Amino acid sequence: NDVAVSVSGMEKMVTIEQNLIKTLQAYVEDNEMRVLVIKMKIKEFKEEHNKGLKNVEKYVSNPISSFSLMRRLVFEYNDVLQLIKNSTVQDTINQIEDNMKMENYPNSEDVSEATEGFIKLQSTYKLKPSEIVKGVINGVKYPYRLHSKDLFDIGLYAFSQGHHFYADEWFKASLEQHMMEGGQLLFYNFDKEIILGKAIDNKIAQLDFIQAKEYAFQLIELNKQSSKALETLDKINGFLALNTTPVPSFMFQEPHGSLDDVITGIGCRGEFSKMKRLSPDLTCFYEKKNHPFLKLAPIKVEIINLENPYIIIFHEVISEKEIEVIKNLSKPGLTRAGVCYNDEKATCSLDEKSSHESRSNRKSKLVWLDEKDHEIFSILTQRSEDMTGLSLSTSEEFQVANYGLGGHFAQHKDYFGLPENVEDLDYKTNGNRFATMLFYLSDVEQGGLTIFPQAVIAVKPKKGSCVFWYNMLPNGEGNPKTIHAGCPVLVGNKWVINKWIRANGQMFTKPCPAGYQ
Ligand SMILES: O=C(O)CCC(=O)C(=O)O
Ligand SMILES: [Fe+2]
Repeated sequence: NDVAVSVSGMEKMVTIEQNLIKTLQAYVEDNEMRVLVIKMKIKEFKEEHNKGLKNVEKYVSNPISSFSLMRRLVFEYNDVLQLIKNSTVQDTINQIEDNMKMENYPNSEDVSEATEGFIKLQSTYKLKPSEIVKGVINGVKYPYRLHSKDLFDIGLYAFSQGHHFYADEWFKASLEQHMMEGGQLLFYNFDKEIILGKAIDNKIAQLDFIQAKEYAFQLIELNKQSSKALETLDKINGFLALNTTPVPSFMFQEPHGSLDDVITGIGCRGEFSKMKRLSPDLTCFYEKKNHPFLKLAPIKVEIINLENPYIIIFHEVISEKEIEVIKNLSKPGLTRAGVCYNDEKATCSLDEKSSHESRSNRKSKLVWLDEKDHEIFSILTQRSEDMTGLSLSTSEEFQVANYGLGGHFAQHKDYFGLPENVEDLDYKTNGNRFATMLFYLSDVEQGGLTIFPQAVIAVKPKKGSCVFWYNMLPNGEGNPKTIHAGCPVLVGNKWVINKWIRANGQMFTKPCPAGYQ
């Protein structure tokens, strides 16, 4: 279904919810009237009926009351029956079910994925569920809240994945929120006892018996008969009496993940951009030299890294209007991104493959567009040639991508691996992905940086700007220092365009910066 993968898909959910609310509202209004009438009728029926109950024989032997009883049974109950039959129950059911069958209606897999995304955001940005309960994300307060059941379910998911540290934080947040909800019945079969029960299971799985006992005491406070709590305490006490070796406390701390994850986290939190950006010799200038066009309309260039890899940003190179046109052209065609793994094939189109592994490494929707779709792309191609001084005669189509909640692209290189690919026709014709242009079609409120972990560089998306870098070393080999990632989007709607410029068109351009190795 993949509706949650891009913000564009999520927007349609809002419309669907609006329909559902309208349907329910109409149902309630219609039935309020009916219920009111039926209530009055019940009152009337009961009054008469109670008279009959006092002395049944007397009641039915009086012509007035017996006639009235008969009339009630024949006509009045039928009226009520009609009233009930005419209700809109079936219509309401149909309308709700139709909405639920809509293309953009999420399913439980979407929820699982969004939950996974939430946990990814939590680990990357070190979010605290205790803050999220208050609507705070990374220090910024928003007017949105999750129910205790939502928080509990995120905890359950983390628990099922063995992320016990995170699960505990979510269970705690759920308990806190449950208190704030003041025991309102928002979901059936859900209460504080259930949260505490799972919090205990989770702590035991983590071997944190002390905290498990703490939760069990809370459970007993709530329900002195709780067999869950009593059994747990019994078992833990028995175990602790026999086994006195303390469990090392690192077991209960936040896990770090792989080295790549650690470095990605540092970069994505903006903790290494400073190192490069503060260097005094890296500045901005107006590019005038590549092309006569630039003498008339110089472009603002910001140098990010001069050598190995050469990375610059062109500022204000797409206008608001152009961005709107491109987004609108893209929306209907957006489909879930896959990724080529192990460089199976030089040119396997990036959206072809979608194994589960690739899906969790890349979460976005994309579409390929070019001159044939709209004239704006020929303008953009010309402008890109002017900006870079490169030939775009061998370049791929424009790849427009939109990221949803937690949308990201894990560390990867844009160039194709060698030598398996040299026989590939597209590779032979166009050559490798010599340079990348990454246009930002949006700002991103929080998260969503583009980072180059090996070069220790982070770039914050800026609407209308374009990052440019060479993927190749001067000797023509791929430069592993260009490995980069799109950080998970924390808050916002990230749109980018990739334009990959291939090597074979550069015969007559002078593309290489000074000969670093
Ligand atoms: O979204 C980003 O910041 C990076 C995207 C990217 O690297 C890609 O699509 O190849
Ligand atoms: Fe990339």
